Amino acid sequence: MIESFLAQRRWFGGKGRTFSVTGTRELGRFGAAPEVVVLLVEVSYDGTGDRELYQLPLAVYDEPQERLDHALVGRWPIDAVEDGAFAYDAVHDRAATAHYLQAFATPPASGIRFVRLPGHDLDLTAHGTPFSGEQSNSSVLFGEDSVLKLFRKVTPGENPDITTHQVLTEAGSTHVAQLYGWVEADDLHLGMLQQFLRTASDGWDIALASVRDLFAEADLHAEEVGGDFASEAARLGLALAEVHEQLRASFGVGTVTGASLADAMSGRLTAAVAVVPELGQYAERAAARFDALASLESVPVQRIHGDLHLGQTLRTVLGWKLVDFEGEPAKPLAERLLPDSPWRDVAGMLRSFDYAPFAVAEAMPEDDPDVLHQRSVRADEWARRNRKAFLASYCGEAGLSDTDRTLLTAYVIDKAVYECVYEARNRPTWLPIPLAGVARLTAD
Ligand SMILES: Nc1ncnc2c1ncn2[C@@H]1O[C@H](COP(=O)(O)OP(=O)(O)O)[C@@H](O)[C@H]1O
Ligand SMILES: O=P(O)(O)O[C@H]1O[C@H](CO)[C@@H](O[C@H]2O[C@H](CO)[C@@H](O)[C@H](O)[C@H]2O)[C@H](O)[C@H]1O
Repeated sequence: MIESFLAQRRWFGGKGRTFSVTGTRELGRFGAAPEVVVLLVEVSYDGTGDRELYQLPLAVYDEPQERLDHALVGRWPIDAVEDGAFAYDAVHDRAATAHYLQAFATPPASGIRFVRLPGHDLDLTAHGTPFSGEQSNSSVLFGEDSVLKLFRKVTPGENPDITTHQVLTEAGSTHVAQLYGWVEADDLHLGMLQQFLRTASDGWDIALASVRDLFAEADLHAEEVGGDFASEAARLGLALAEVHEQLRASFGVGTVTGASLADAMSGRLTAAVAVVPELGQYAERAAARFDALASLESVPVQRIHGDLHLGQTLRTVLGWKLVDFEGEPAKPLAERLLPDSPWRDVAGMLRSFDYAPFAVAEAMPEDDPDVLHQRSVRADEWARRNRKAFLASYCGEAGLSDTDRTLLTAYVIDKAVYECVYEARNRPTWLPIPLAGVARLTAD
């Protein structure tokens, strides 16, 4: 029963693999009519020994609720066959999400703890609406006041999305949505409540619109077109520099050897070649870039975003905000919590500027070789211009030292290699984007 429900959810990471539910545990319950029951579900992947934990908040009703048919998980208790109550995914039920909001104001006596930070009067009258965009977790918007993100795949221990937002909120950062509180049970972080950014537009969407404007004006250069993105790219660079500075001040700085970073990158490259054999032709030249990194004795590391790209940035009337500090979802939590070089985040953004023109071109099929040539020149120009604006602004007056350049080059290659595997598995028609990136980055 739960298996078929999971298999159809966008947020379930085990789609396409053979799995079964090997355990369920009730973490706590609160509210009435419906009662919200928070279930922890253990998923095991056949023949691999891999196991994952998923959070399933349920709205439990005595009678079937037709309006929630699409969110039916099954009968409750879960092993009741015919005479049990009815359990629905709580995220989709306005009455259940109202219990969540109320619980932040009046914490219930329950295994589920609701922690609230001072400084914001919650609008307790706001209705909960499930977020309809693409995401790996499940968010509920409470009017124009707050957003509750419930984590789906959970791991015991600290969730960096909460702890990083907490530190940045307390430091007064203007580049994140303020953290209002979080939900936890045992040693699990289950969700977080944040400021709703009412005037936000997705950075990826704005970048695509800018490229479309450029392609529509074949004779003009990027800087001559109305939708030029370079000043936004520069503001993003400054925002990231400020966030990194605040994270350094709050979490501190450590050091690691360049050799340890280079080893990890080489290992990831070897694993990636096994998935994307076309990468093999660039392996030797990529290794030379990693060797340069290995020669650095000491590399500063700190808390970073960990998975930064244009889709993790929001432009509001008050400037750029960064969202989703959870790190790369595929990495184990322990790895995501390790301090890393801030150049990883810079590299993620630089790669995103390469992606945008290709994504637009892919959505505008064209046979005329002249138009195609013109577009490819413009695409290159757009990416180059925005990479340059972002980087110049991130580095500020200090500019880019030789050591910075060595680090950045290695991190950008590492990210493009990661993207090759990501695209091969998720969007094979987009594989040429990161492959072209690896080719360019490793060219002499
Ligand atoms: N505080 C916020 N206010 C408004 N929209 C937000 C906020 N935080 C995130 N979003 C939107 O929700 C999307 C998903 O959020 P994100 O934190 O990336 O979720 P996930 O971890 O599930 O991928 C973002 O791409 C952004 O468009
Ligand atoms: O946002 P997620 O944490 O789920 O990140 C994963 O998916 C991203 C795609 O949605 C992927 O990003 C890649 O594609 C983006 C365009 O869709 C592009 O802007 C990024 O630069 C590129 O890396 C990300 O790598 C992956 O981890």
